[in-house]
Amino acid sequence: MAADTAKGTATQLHPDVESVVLSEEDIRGIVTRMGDEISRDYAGRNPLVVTVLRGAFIFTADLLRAIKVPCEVDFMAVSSYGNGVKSSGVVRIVKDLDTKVQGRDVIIAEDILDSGLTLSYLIKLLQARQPNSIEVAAFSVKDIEGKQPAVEPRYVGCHVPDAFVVGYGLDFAERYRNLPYVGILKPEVYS
Ligand SMILES: O=P(O)(O)OC[C@H]1O[C@H](OP(=O)(O)OP(=O)(O)O)[C@H](O)[C@@H]1O
Ligand SMILES: Nc1nc2[nH]cnc2c(=O)[nH]1
Repeated sequence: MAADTAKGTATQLHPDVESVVLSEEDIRGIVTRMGDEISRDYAGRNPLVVTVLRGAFIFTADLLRAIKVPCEVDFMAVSSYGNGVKSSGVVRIVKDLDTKVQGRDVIIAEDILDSGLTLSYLIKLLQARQPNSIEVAAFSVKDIEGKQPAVEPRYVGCHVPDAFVVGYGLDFAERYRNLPYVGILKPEVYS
């Protein structure tokens, strides 16, 4: 089965993937729109895009190319999920930023907002460094029935179902980040 049959760009589906949630074409449209929104809002402000490694590295690479105003990028690595599919409840800084945040217009680029634990933690941490502003650009937000996310991103790429998704930077046990689409794994992969 192909993950993206539009415009003849068929990608062979990984054998561990049960279904595709976002095709490559969906992703291109989402990121282009987010880049346009950010370019409009940040004209003349040179925002610092803070990438949350590792998951957001692919999204950030695409988003930066979709932002048409001057901007900078820096990287932070935090970990909340270890190697599993459930938040451990503990967010660990694995790598801090090299860039000074004070007085900057910060945009945190995240691949997925699920419990919001990672972002809430990061926003508090960066707020303490006295930026001029902090906004969040979340490529995807998980729709969880009866649950409001702890953080409201200024820029939302799309909503994904309440299932563990992989691809486009998102992993399961460090695998599948390289899938060019977002999908759901077959249940047997977890056993
Ligand atoms: O909203 P939350 O419930 O906090 O979940 C979102 C975070 O979980 C994943 O990171 P993970 O800790 O798995 O690390 P990774 O980015 O290195 O894959 C994902 O990349 C987000 O950063
Ligand atoms: N890979 C992956 N990481 C997550 N972190 C929080 N939710 C998810 C998810 O659905 N997939």
